[in-house]
Amino acid sequence: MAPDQPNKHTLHGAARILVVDDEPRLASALSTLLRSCGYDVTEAHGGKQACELADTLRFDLALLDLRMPEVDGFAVMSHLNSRQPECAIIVISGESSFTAVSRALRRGALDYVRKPFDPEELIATVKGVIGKQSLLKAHEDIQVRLEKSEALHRYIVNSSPDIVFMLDAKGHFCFINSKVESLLGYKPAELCGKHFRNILDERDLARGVYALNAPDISADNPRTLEIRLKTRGSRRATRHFEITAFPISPQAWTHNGSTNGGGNGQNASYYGTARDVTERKEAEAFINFQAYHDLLTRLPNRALFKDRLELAITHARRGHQKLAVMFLDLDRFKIINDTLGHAMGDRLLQAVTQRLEGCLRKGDTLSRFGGDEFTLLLPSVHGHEDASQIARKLIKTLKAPFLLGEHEVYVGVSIGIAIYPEAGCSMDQLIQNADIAMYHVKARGKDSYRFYSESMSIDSTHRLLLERDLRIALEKKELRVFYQPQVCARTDQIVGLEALVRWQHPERGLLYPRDFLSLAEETKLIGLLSEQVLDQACRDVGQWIRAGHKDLRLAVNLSPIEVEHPRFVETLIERVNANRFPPANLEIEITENVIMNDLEQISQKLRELANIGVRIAIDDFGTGYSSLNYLHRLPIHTLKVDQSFVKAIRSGVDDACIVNAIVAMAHGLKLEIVAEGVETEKQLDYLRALGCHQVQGFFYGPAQPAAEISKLLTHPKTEMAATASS
Ligand SMILES: Nc1nc2c(ncn2[C@@H]2O[C@@H]3COP(=O)(O)O[C@H]4[C@@H](O)[C@H](n5cnc6c(=O)[nH]c(N)nc65)O[C@@H]4COP(=O)(O)O[C@H]3[C@H]2O)c(=O)[nH]1
Repeated sequence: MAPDQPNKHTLHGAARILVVDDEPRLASALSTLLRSCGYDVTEAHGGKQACELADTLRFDLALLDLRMPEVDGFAVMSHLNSRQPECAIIVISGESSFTAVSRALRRGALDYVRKPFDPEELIATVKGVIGKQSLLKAHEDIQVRLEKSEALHRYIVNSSPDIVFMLDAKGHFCFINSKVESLLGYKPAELCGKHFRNILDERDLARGVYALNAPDISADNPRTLEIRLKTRGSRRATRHFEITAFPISPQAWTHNGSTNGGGNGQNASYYGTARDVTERKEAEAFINFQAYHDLLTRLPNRALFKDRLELAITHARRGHQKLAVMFLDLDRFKIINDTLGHAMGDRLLQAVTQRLEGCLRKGDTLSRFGGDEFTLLLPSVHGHEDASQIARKLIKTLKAPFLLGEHEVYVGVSIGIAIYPEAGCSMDQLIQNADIAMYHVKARGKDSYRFYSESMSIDSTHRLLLERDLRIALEKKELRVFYQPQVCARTDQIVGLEALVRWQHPERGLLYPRDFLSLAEETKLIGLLSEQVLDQACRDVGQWIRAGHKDLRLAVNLSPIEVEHPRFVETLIERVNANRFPPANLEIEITENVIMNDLEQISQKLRELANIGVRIAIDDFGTGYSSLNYLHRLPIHTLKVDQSFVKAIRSGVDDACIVNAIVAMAHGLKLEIVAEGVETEKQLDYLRALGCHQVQGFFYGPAQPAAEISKLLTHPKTEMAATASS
């Protein structure tokens, strides 16, 4: 071949050729021929020199004689194979045996040229081998670059903070990166081939499936949605992800070949990423919770309560239904909080919450309104009876003592109830009116419930006027004391008189306690009012006692506010002494709630009064605690059975049983019993048969002015008979 075209190695300039022959003449001839073709030639005169050169220089091709003394061509071949495996070998030898040729080819020689060689054939062979060699090299280089590129992309995809995935047209995973394992616990291989709905939280299933099938989704308009994915395993926990997915255009993804990782992307129709936003979601949820809940009790707060109430009102209005709002205020909480400390106070609020929640149904909303105030929304009540039942349940559940460490404490609850629509049509009105009703409970002895009625919320001008009038009434002594006889059930004789206040209003006529007593309590005028009533009653009844009715008893009602006053005992004794009234003829009526509000203090006061002979009666017995516990620890003389139980005598056996039980209990404790509200002979007979000591009620006559009572006392038989028969 003409040496006109220098034969360049394709990738590294002129190919470097090692010529190995122990005959220097032959080696030189070969070198000259090859150099004339532009090759970079190095000669080695023998195998030993060839091996030494192979250790220091790099060659693309070796032309190798086989038969050489000391180190032969095979030895050089194996040396080259171990040191420079990329170096191609052509054997040039006089050796023509098949064995030698095949042995040389087996050891890696790429071709064989026989000596004496034809220069043209030799150059053609050299060219062919070098060309082949350079193609192999280029292929290897591309392979290496491909591997590097794939490793780079795999690294990028698998190190992504997000899950990267591909889905086929039906929604089966055909690729998913290894991030899915660290975030959700699935191995990529186990998800491939499965539908993505397998890892969607059931609650988000419909949304997730719809998002992928939405008509307008494209690479330019990817679908992004927040969704919950299930983690692997039995805990069935979910994490929140922000998923972005779009369809893959066939031009963008032409490869159906292999992709390392989970799956090979075969038939991929969608590409997507899923970013774990659980922490952000949890932070948002917490902030949201904090904004609408009380962190101590975990109950809805005022804002959320109002929100729910607003919604419930809308529903009730649409469905012409009723709803109830209750305002609950804990009794005695402040004392416990102040004496046992705030930590105990907090524990108490949590325990109270737990008990209250135990009384409610699913749709009800109990909220902490602030401090020791709670509000309750009952969105579906049929009327007052439903609400009363719940209120009684709430009061009862809080009656049992609370154990705070080693302390056993008692709290009560005062509940005001506003029913929609009669107690108001707006959210604020209902809450405010429930609050007003609650204050009326507090003023009347706590630990009870009351429904809001319009008379409670006398508007402020009306209220101010009434308050002014009441002050004037007290100054001008417009209050009157009426007396209702208490009659011995056996002899029909008047044994006592209950003093009941009336107000002779100059314009409005005779007013009853229900019209002004709450106002007197709220404005603290009650003290003055009681003083006037007591003075008047002591004067009237004292006169009758002195006139011969020496055992006649005067029963007076006392408001909780008065009893709780620190100077209660002194004031009472002062009034009794000032009117020279015999203390043994006086009976004070208090309700159970007054006692339970502060058992220790009250029992001390009652003991002081009992010591000077004053009798103590428990009014409205059966409607409050009805607890035997305190009865034997206090100096109590009389139980007054509430009118509601007496009324029940005519209506049914069950309620009458309560009277039986109260009378039996009073007998057991050796207490006197006065049954209130006796209106019929039937009731009277029933009570007589039970062994009830005294009765009081319209059957014998209502409360009447002193003049009428005087007549009654003078001619008891005729007057009483007239009343009973009228
Ligand atoms: N339906 C019916 N009612 C009957 C019958 N017999 C008596 N009553 C009424 O029942 C009430 C009984 O008094 P109370 O339970 O102590 O309940 C009293 C008492 O708690 C309070 N109160 C009355 N006067 C005073 C007072 O001077 N001071 C204080 N702190 N409270 C008073 O006001 C409440 C209401 O007094 P009043 O309106 O006088 O109403 C009285 C009385 O008139 C009957 O057969 N049938």
